Amino acid sequence: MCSIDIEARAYLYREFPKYYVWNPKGKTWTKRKTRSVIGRIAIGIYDIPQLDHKMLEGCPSECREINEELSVQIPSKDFDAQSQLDPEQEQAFTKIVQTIDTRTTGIFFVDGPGGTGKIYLYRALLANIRSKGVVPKSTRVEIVNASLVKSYLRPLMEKIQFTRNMRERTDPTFSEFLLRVGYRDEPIIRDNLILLPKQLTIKHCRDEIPEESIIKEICPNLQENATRSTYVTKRAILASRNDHVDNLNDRLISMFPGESKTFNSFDSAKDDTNTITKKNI
Ligand SMILES: Nc1ncnc2c1ncn2[C@@H]1O[C@H](COP(=O)(O)OP(=O)(O)OP(=O)(O)O)[C@@H](O)[C@H]1O
Repeated sequence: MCSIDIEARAYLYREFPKYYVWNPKGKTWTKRKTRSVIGRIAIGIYDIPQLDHKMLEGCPSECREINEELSVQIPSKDFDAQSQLDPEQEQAFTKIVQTIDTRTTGIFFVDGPGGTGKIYLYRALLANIRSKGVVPKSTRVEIVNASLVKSYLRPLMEKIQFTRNMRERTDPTFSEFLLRVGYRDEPIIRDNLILLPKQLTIKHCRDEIPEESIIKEICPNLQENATRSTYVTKRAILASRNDHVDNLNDRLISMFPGESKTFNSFDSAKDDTNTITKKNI
């Protein structure tokens, strides 16, 4: 591709799918068209098309993104969410839906600390848009990029600020803590670190390895439950660095019962073990 298109030389291997789409029929890469973006905190609307089912017939590979969107099952509670929005969410919802209905262009940046209902709004929007037979076209890469504060689209975005913590109804102490962290009001103890409340921490004995204490707490009785899919899918341990993730993975996998098998991949991704991602931990 680099020999045909000079622009392609500027992109790293991992960035490539963001700018080019693989066409399996012709076995070629073609430039990705600029699409509308519906992301977690950034929502862009550019002339979203009505879904034409004829487009899907006989061209499954070209319509991969549409098929992917259609395969997302919208739970009925997301359709109900629209009637349960709080005033801030409702204002944002109305503004975004109006932009879609009037087929005008807009980019919205929905901002607010953890628990203020951004995802809830996104789900309500997606359910509403899908019920109108509109396919919001966006790739995972676009969604992630749209979430980046440094996006080149940032100056064009209309900012919608959420302030009310929707989690507080069930756990006010935790949600107040999250809001303080979100607004940077939680005191720093040293080196830009905050002190986590005791309830959020996991105790471990001096003679225990910290990772094992975490695994024990998050995955109790792993041996007996390892074959139960709901036990496995309902648990996650997040870590800020890839080397911590690798360490936890190795320990956890070694604790699973049964014989281990190695499947070799035909390609490899460059692992940056020192990067601390900006994603909330
Ligand atoms: N209008 C609402 N009515 C009832 N529950 C709501 C409403 N809005 C949000 N919630 C609930 O509040 C909780 C937090 O909402 P949500 O996950 O959307 O917040 P968020 O801003 O995306 O948080 P985070 O940034 O931490 O992911 C969820 O349990 C959600 O179901």
